[in-house]
Amino acid sequence: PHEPAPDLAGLRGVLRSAQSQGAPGAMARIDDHGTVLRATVGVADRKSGRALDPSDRFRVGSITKTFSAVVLLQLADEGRLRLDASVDTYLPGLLPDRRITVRHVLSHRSGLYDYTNDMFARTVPGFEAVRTKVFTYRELVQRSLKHPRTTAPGGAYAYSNTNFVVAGMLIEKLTGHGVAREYQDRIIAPLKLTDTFYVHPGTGIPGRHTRGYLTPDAAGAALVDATRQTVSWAQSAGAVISSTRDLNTFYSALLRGRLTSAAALAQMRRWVPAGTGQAYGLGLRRRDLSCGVSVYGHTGAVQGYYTYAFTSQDGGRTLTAVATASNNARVHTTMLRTLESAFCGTQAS
Ligand SMILES: CC1(C)S[C@@H]2[C@H](NC(=O)CCCC[C@H](NC(=O)C[NH3+])C(=O)[O-])C(=O)N2[C@H]1C(=O)[O-]
Repeated sequence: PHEPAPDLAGLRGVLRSAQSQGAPGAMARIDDHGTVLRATVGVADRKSGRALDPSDRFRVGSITKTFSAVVLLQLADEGRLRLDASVDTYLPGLLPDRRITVRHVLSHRSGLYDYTNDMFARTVPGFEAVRTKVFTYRELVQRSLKHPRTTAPGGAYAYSNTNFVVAGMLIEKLTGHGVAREYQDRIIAPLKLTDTFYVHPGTGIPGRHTRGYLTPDAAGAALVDATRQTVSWAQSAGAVISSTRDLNTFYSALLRGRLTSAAALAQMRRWVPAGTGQAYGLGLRRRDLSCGVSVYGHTGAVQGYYTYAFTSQDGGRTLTAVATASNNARVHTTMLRTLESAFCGTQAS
């Protein structure tokens, strides 16, 4: 179906709802066949009261998973990786089951337990315990392997950060470089993503950025400024910093076939069910909207920041929407409605 025009007024309304539900700030940018639409509400910094600016940088959380998947699919294009090979082929002895393949890892069907379930069971204490910590990939995988697998290899979709820690280990092993170098050389530089960085183990966000606020579990407790953290608990699963402009460029380029071969992109778009109106490919989410349009991208939830970044099938229209609060289910659900405004031109009921 032809995509209806974006509903900018409706988009602003969604951002205002997120603000009323506890997000200090919220913003969105739509790139629509060369036309740029922007909307922001609230502040970037609760102390200074500085208004949020759509060019402010922020932590993208699990949108990082698409960066890691793109690097690995490029390595597959180069004949240096086989998606259906056992992870054991490349990382002998790391995982306890040789049946787990690279494809299983990139589609959250490995059964590897998500170590963040324990790490962040208590939101603020869990965050404070790791916010300046530096982990090795292996330490994170070991935390996961203390638990039984959640499914047999190749079973049902079960989201797990552990999978994209393994993805980071694969990138390092196959290239001899850290993910920072591979993201830079293969994605950031070619697409000129000048607001995009992989900072680890530093805790700062380069240049002008919005602060992010973690909502404590206890109702009514004061927000925690979560801006400064190593994100070492996530790394290749969640440590990229970017902007609405750069994420729109990234997902549009990906779906336009500018980052991988057509065959590799087709592999990324082999979907497994991942909840209502959702499917997961390889480091890529598909969401099916009320107007019959499907959009492709990823979501992110890192302390202080919720992000939705999705593009249309042909990469012609792209939206990145961010709220500067996390651990707030109402804000998370409300921000999903920016997709309806951007791609269906309506306000989902
Ligand atoms: C599947 C998700 C939503 S969760 C996953 C990943 N983020 C994490 O695993 C961190 C979860 C803890 C974050 C914290 N929550 C708690 O501590 C709760 N006790 C908060 O809200 O700031 C990411 O990003 N993904 C999102 C994704 O892929 O969309």
